[in-house]
Amino acid sequence: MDLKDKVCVVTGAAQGLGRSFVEILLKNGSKVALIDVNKSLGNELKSTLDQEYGRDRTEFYLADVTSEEDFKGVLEKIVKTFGRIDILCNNAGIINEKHWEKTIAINLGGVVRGTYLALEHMKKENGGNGGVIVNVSSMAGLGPLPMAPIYTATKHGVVGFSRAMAAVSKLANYGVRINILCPWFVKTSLLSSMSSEEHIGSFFPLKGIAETMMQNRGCLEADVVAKAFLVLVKDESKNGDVLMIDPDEAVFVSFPERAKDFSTTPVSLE
Ligand SMILES: NC(=O)c1ccc[n+]([C@@H]2O[C@H](COP(=O)([O-])OP(=O)(O)OC[C@H]3O[C@@H](n4cnc5c(N)ncnc54)[C@H](O)[C@@H]3O)[C@@H](O)[C@H]2O)c1
Ligand SMILES: CCCCC/C=C\C=C\[C@H](O)C/C=C\C/C=C\CCCC(=O)O
Repeated sequence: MDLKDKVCVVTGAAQGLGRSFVEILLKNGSKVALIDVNKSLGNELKSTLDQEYGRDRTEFYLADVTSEEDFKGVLEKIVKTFGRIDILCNNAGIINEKHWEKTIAINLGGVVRGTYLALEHMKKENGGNGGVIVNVSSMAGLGPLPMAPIYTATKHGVVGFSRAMAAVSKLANYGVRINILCPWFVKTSLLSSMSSEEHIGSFFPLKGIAETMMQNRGCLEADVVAKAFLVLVKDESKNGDVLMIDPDEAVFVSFPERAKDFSTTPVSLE
């Protein structure tokens, strides 16, 4: 997929991984609509990007991915301004085990909402041009992060939802590929947010587990994850694919075609 002049939307774009995705898309010639709840960081980033890439290449939109009204409204504004949507990255996410309903609403609800709303603009049967959606999960979408069961649940949810939607898109000929990114720990503000007791809830004593995991295996830089993101965007053979990135390598995860084909152990029900 050639990214020149493509219209991209990134949620949680004001910092961290979202910012890296915005920058790699701009470097490849795309226009990018940045969505975030953090107004000051969003405006600050927009000014920085204006200087490097020119004012017409980006727009910042203040919106909360948990609000149907906000999200629907900004996608309509984006289509009015840029003419269409070719690429969406549902990246906005938090880790907050104490306020777990909020974590589910942003990490899973925001991904579901973004995917459904953007498909209305992107799918070919509605006059869209097709394109690609990348949903940001985590390695916690594939295995448990012990001190964060809710975060783990949301990220597993993102994997399951996105794989199912990729199958729907293929069967219904939407012309939209839907892929999933599963990074290991990345150096962003998300990691420091977990240090606050407010975010950890009753799992505070287990905080050391994540620190040990990072001491043992390291921590990714956001620009490395952005390169993996670009693979999922550009490779037109990828739909419903899960790309896992850890400090040693980036690998596509193989799932059996059917649940019945998982490696299994028979159980006697006698
Ligand atoms: N940092 C890691 O170790 C890591 C690893 C794997 C996956 N991830 C995932 O990557 C994504 C980005 O995380 P990050 O590490 O860059 O975090 P970050 O905290 O640096 O950035 C997240 C951004 O999302 C925005 N945001 C939060 N709630 C929002 C909402 N309701 N609506 C709109 N925007 C909202 C924040 O304002 C912030 O700018 C998340 O989904 C996270 O779960 C992070
Ligand atoms: C100092 C506190 C750090 C708290 C970490 C906070 C958030 C991190 C979120 C990342 O998405 C986690 C990424 C990778 C680790 C997740 C699961 C491990 C799976 C282990 C395995 O099965 O190999």
